[in-house]
Amino acid sequence: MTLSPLITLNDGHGIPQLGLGTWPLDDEQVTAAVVHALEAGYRHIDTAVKYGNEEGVGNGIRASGVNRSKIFVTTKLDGEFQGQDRAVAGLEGSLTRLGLDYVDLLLIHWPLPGRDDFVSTWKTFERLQAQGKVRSIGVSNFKPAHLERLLAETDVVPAVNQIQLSPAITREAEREFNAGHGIVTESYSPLGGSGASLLTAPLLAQLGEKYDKTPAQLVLRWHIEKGLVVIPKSGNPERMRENLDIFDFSLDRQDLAELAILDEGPGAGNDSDATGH
Ligand SMILES: NC(=O)C1=CN([C@@H]2O[C@H](COP(=O)(O)OP(=O)(O)OC[C@H]3O[C@@H](n4cnc5c(N)ncnc54)[C@H](OP(=O)(O)O)[C@@H]3O)[C@@H](O)[C@H]2O)C=CC1
Ligand SMILES: O=C1CO[C@H](CO)[C@@H](O)[C@@H]1O
Repeated sequence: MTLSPLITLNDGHGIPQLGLGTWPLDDEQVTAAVVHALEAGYRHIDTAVKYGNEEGVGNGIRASGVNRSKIFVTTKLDGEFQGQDRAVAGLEGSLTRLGLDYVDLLLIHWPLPGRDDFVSTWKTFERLQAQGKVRSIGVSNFKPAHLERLLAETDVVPAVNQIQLSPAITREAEREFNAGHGIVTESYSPLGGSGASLLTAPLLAQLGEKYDKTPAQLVLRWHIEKGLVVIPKSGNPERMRENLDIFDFSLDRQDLAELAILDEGPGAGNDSDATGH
């Protein structure tokens, strides 16, 4: 059985470099998906309050028979729970729905800079981490300017920043900023997201023949070679196995460079100053 390698976070914990995304699976679908994924060798599951499927994730973990301590579980606090006290209630709700006594990683889902609650939320995250209810704490959709504020006004450096990232949306400046501060970058929508055309690019079909790998496997390998954590979503057991089967090859330097033609440029992707929940 293939297992993903671990990346060490700035707090010393290990995160499996490849995990399973679970949006937009509902409770019932996600239970089946989590069982299949854990059977296939996945040990990292990504959920969020907003996905409405934390209960299903917890049920899948228990149904799998895999020991909870071997599984890395991430959830994300939604905007309605941002704020000093609301964040405590937010995590309690997630733990109850998941049926777990801690999560491995808790993220602020979106910065919502107009609300100006992310600094006080973060200070609560620091306390929740000290209490052991969450092992690692991080953020999602944070731009360098949002992180600058956390770094200046709080004590704990985020372990992770989960952002939209793929060969089409490469976020180089953001990746460099994160790395410069010891923050691991995690790619969401790593295959381009549902309905995207990234996987149909002719270059991927061409390279697929050379490596005997599918377009999705080549794209996921691109993330791995860049040192990113990656959470492709699939509800299909065969594609889940395909997405995990990327640790037996590497992309030549020249082919990695060639994949830059898929880059849609710095304006591509969502803008977290303007969107979020
Ligand atoms: N922090 C944030 O704000 C966000 C976080 N996320 C997280 O990131 C995860 C992944 O992102 P997501 O937007 O789902 O996009 P992905 O890039 O993971 O793409 C998912 C789509 O690709 C399909 N797919 C999966 N594997 C393959 C394959 N091997 N070949 C062809 N198609 C494939 C899936 O279909 P099928 O299921 O049928 O296989 C689905 O339609 C989410 O599930 C969620 O956990 C996502 C968006 C925002
Ligand atoms: O995590 C998420 C899953 O996708 C949704 C739709 O794009 C986002 O709203 C959300 O942030």
